[in-house]
Amino acid sequence: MGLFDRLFGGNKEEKQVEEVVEAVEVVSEATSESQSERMMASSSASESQSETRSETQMASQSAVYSMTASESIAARLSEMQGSAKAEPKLAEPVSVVETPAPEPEQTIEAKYEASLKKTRSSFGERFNAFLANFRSVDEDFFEDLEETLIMSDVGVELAMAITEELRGEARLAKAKSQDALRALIVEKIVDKFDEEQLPSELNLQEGLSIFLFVGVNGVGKTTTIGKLASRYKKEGKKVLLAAADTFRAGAIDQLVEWGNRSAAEVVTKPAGSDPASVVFDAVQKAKAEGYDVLLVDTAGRLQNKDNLMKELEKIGKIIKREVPEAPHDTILALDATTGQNAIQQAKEFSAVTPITGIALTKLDGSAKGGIVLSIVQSLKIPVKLVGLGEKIEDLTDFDEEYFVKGLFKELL
Ligand SMILES: Nc1nc2c(ncn2[C@@H]2O[C@H](COP(=O)(O)OP(=O)(O)OP(=O)(O)O)[C@@H](O)[C@H]2O)c(=O)[nH]1
Repeated sequence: MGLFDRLFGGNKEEKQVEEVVEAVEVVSEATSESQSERMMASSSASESQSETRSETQMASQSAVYSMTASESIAARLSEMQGSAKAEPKLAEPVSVVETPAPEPEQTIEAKYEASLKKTRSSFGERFNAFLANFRSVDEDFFEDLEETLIMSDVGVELAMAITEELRGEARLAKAKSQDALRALIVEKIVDKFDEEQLPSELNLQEGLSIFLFVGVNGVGKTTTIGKLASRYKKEGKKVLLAAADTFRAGAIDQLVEWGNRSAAEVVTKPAGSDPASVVFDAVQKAKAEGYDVLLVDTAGRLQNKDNLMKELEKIGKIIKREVPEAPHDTILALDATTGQNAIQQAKEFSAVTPITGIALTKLDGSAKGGIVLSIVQSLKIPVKLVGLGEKIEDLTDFDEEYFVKGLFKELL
């Protein structure tokens, strides 16, 4: 079963009928309960002379919690059909003073959902605007669809591929409603995304694993290394960090700070030192002292590509000389808020050094999360890590299902 069917599958009409039946059952139970509650309330009111509240007051309060069965079913149906015409009229709620409960820890799925809120609503708004203009499935329709997809940061190549495949989709021509069209388009996007079976986990080894991190300044490279170090430390691993971004003293200090926060050791040399010599020392230490994981931070000056290429080549050679199958992953950190600019960076870095995975940072603040689709489909590079906030625990492995659900659930 494909990803779309797994997440959103099933016959929609059947599901709606089931939901209505459920609604009838729930409401009839609730109605009989609230009727008996009301009967008890009114009998106790007439029994007790000292009762200060009048029966009218009580009736209006109980109306807050009860609505008739037909009103409730109409409300459920109107929710499903997106129509507001059958809204039940409720009385003003009674104010209740509540002590705030301690915030429960968010699940990863909930974090994805919250982080993708901006992306989801910008996607939704664009799609609804596009479908509002719908007259027929003709050439204008496909042109508008392609434009909508490009504007949603899906990327030009993927937008063209999706539109092209939908041109040959017979179900599209038969679709009668905006909802049916929307579902078919989303299904196609998810299917395209699901086509690429790329490894989404870091290539962790039994012995020493060496992960090299590259990316331009400010994208969240050092933060990602710090968060990952903390994760591995919590798992009981011996973790070493190498501050090979010797271009800026601030970058070294920042990695040392993350080392302190995650209780991981850091190999440093003064700013201006040869980055490859920091890496050499770090690999030696990792091997000699039995470390499990070595995370290497590098400088990412794209404006000087030749130097960057030479620097990364030299670092790569030194790592390989000591551990031939390493680096086990070269992770490019990309800032999700920069949209298509991130795709450009991925292309430029790929030309400098082979990238085996992406760490997509700041997804929590981005309205451009659609670039994940573009990275995976157009560049064929797996997203392996996702930054969902600034806190040390806000880093997760990329989860395709949570991502797709977080992106499209309100559209279907
Ligand atoms: N909201 C949010 N902020 C993040 C995330 N990851 C990193 N940041 C923030 O992004 C800013 C830059 O992060 P750094 O880790 O310093 O970026 P860098 O790529 O190492 O930059 P240099 O050290 O200058 O090379 C910091 O303020 C981080 O707190 C994330 O997933 N979500």
